[in-house]
Amino acid sequence: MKRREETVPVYVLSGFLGSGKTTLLKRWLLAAEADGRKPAVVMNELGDVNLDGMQLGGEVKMAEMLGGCICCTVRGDLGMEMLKLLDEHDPDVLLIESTGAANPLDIIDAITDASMLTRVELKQVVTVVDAPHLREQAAKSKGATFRLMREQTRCATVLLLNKTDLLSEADADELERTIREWNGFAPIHRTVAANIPIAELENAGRGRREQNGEDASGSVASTPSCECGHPHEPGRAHHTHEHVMALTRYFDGPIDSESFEAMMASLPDGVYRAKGILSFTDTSSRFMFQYAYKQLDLMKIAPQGDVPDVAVFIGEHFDKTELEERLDRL
Ligand SMILES: Nc1nc2c(ncn2[C@@H]2O[C@H](COP(=O)(O)OP(=O)(O)OP(=O)(O)O)[C@@H](O)[C@H]2O)c(=O)[nH]1
Repeated sequence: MKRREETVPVYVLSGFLGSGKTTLLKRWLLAAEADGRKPAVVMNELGDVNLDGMQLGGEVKMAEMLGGCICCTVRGDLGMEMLKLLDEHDPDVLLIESTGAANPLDIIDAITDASMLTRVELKQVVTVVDAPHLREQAAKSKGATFRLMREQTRCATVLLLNKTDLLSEADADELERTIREWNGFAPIHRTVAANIPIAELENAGRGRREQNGEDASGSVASTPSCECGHPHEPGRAHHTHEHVMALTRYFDGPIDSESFEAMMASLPDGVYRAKGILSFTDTSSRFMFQYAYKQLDLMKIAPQGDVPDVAVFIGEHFDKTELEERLDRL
């Protein structure tokens, strides 16, 4: 589809931990494939295993950046990983899913680096908002998680107000008004399971840019897209999520499902995201579990290849030793 000399459109999927980025990514991949475009993906996980990547299937061309956050510890690698994907796979579209702890501005910075200009063009920063979680954080209006969520919202060129199934219409209206104060221009779409026609995301803001007499193909780099006022000084950039920590735990064999569910129901407050692949003593199937903002989902899966039983816990200021002891008891 693409001529060699054309730049590859890049879309950044941002949003707090567990907000629905991978759910959206899966839809985006299906949409791209349905209209004959070859996608490539950069995935970044705080833990040491790419559990989200396993959900995408083996066909998708993917670069994995594990064990750190794309916007700090592994930031320098992002440009390199993008170039490698472009050279090896010549994709028509590049999707970057950042960790939920990332500040999108740092990622925008890497993508719009001078060395990337002839190769890629940043088209949209899509921020997926966990609506009930942001509502709770906005009510408190303080703390590192609140500030990061607000920053992710401010930097978006298009916003998904996701998980609206867990919110009343009146609460969603109120949240939308709050978000409007932070970001006055990004279209806001209310979604459940990030269900939205992908074209609406890819073309978001086009009408506005055309009205303003700007280039209708519109790249983020050429629009006044971010109000964070983040000074890109060395040493200042990553304070927003230094508090976020991840614990990766491998299991030697099956565990008791009831004890596991009881443990998940009483996780310390500081753990706001967990995911993993487990075997249980009472069934021969393996399960992927997802825990986001106090909600636990278990799905039967049959992972390809040799995938160990593993769980990753992400949060802030939680007692790692205590959690490890609880895991030992399983
Ligand atoms: N109730 C509800 N659950 C949702 C919705 N969208 C996604 N989920 C669930 O939320 C959990 C997290 O979704 P993901 O798509 O993995 O979130 P993520 O943003 O990729 O998570 P990280 O990569 O860990 O930051 C999963 O269990 C999803 O099934 C929604 O609209 N409503």
